Amino acid sequence: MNDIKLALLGSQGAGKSAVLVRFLTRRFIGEYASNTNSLYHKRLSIDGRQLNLEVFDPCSQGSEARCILEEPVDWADGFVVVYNISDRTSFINAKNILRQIRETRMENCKGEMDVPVCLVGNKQDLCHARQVREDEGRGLAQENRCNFQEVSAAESYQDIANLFTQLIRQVMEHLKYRADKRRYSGSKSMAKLINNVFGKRRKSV
Ligand SMILES: Nc1nc2c(ncn2[C@@H]2O[C@H](COP(=O)(O)OP(=O)(O)OP(=O)(O)O)[C@@H](O)[C@H]2O)c(=O)[nH]1
Repeated sequence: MNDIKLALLGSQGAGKSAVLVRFLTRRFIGEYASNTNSLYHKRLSIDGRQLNLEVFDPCSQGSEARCILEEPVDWADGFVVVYNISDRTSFINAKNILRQIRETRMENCKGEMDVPVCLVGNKQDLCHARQVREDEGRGLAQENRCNFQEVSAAESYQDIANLFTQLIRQVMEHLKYRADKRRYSGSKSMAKLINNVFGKRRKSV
């Protein structure tokens, strides 16, 4: 059974909990407690593989709150960064969060493949009050080499299900890549060790 850990990040009121609960339960629930960190668990099957999904939904992150970000950034295998398309400030905050994920990951996992991230523009149903164009969201995602999807947690399940499924597939690939890399460098250093110990003797035989 694979364990997959995701973290949801974004401004207060962007709809993080609504997006997540929509994915987990298919339902839209209007109001959520916003002053607590929540950890959600779900067992699911993707491409015939059983998964233990854990999703961390922390208290909201302001653009200055780097310390709140560090914990999930170290813990998670993948991220969903949510902004509200009718709130430009939340988009600017999402931009900062993407930068912080990149920087923290670069410090911690030098040279590793990018961690899977999906940028989500929520509240698409409020397009009459739109402050962030769809191509701006797409452009930001391209700059950060991550997925992008506009959704409405209030109105639709399918887009949200698709984005989580795609992200989880990428996380599984990423974890496999890391495990293979570790195994390869492990066997390389084992070969080096064996060579150091027996190499000379072997040569003289
Ligand atoms: N119109 C509309 N409202 C939404 C949508 N998603 C969430 N909301 C509303 O936006 C408000 C904030 O949603 P939350 O899911 O609590 O947002 P959050 O990002 O988790 O907020 P914090 O917990 O404060 O960080 C609530 O009143 C939701 O009902 C959406 O897709 N469309």
